[in-house]
Amino acid sequence: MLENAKKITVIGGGIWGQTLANLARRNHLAVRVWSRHSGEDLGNVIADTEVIISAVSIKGVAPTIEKLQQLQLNSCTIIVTATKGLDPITTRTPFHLWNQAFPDNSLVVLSGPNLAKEINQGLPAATVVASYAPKAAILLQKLLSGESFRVYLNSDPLGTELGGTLKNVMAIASGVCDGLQLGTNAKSALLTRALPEIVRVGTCLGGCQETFFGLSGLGDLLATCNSPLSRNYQVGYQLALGLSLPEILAKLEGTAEGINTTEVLMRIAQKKFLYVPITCQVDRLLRGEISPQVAVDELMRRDLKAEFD
Ligand SMILES: NC(=O)c1ccc[n+]([C@@H]2O[C@H](COP(=O)([O-])OP(=O)(O)OC[C@H]3O[C@@H](n4cnc5c(N)ncnc54)[C@H](O)[C@@H]3O)[C@@H](O)[C@H]2O)c1
Ligand SMILES: O=P(O)(O)OC[C@H](O)CO
Repeated sequence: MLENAKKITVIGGGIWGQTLANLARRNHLAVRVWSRHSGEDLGNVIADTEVIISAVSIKGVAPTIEKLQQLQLNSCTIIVTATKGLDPITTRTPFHLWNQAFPDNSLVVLSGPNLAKEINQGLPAATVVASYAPKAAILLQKLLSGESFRVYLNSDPLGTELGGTLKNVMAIASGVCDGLQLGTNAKSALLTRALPEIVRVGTCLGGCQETFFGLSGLGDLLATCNSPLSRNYQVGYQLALGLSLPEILAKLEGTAEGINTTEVLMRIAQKKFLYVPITCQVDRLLRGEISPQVAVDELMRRDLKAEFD
């Protein structure tokens, strides 16, 4: 089956793009990785490609789409988006941007608790491929599944994408919590309250509630908020140690999408009147308006309320 399988191009030569390419190679698939720095002509690279996996950071999504639009992509080519971010111009998710640009192509979202470094070590992990085109998702499931990488299907691409995107804001908060050594009770309270905040936003933006309790929602929240491998967690942790954001970013390996996501999410929340107390404190912290300790104090001092309302 896999011998006849599709030729794959991964766009984005960062750690996630390389990791996804390695997963496909483990299944003996023909994979090419293209990045804006590779010097190759993208038209030549995708000439016989049947699956394109986009693993660029959010700021690369619009330019990548623009580049591909100039190449007259075959409508049979399956597009997979693995980016976890919100477009700063439109506030839309990558799924929307890809869908708007290539409405005739099958589009699949790939998202889950997937710290690239662990996957590269061959440690067991699971992910989700979600699409309105079930055949495309099933194909991706087959192409990427392996002994140490288990791929689940889902029919809610927006919810799958939003879970992975929104948890990055919470990972910054979680890093702050650990950096300030606030303890296990505080961490549990933070993560448990983070989930309804994610669900509130995610369902308002079109995701199904159930999806946020799955691998791409709760699963990714737990992975990212508990791992020093997460760049978003690292940002929060180092802010709590007293470093400034520019100092942190100067040494950070790769992209911490939660920084941009926080800013975009605040705009969405204000427009749609969404209650996002944790995001609000992360936003003020990232803007340098408050210290990590003040962010904690403000969360604790809010009006008392019912747990579920
Ligand atoms: N690293 C992980 O463990 C992991 C896991 C799952 C999902 N993701 C998501 O995948 C995406 C990429 O993550 P990463 O860790 O590989 O990040 P990275 O910073 O290592 O790589 C980002 C990639 O995007 C490309 N890019 C950035 N701006 C661009 C532009 N203007 N035009 C074209 N390309 C551009 C860069 O060249 C690079 O190839 C992020 O959205 C991230 O949240 C990462
Ligand atoms: O390093 P981060 O914070 O971008 O997290 C990576 C993945 O999103 C974890 O699933």
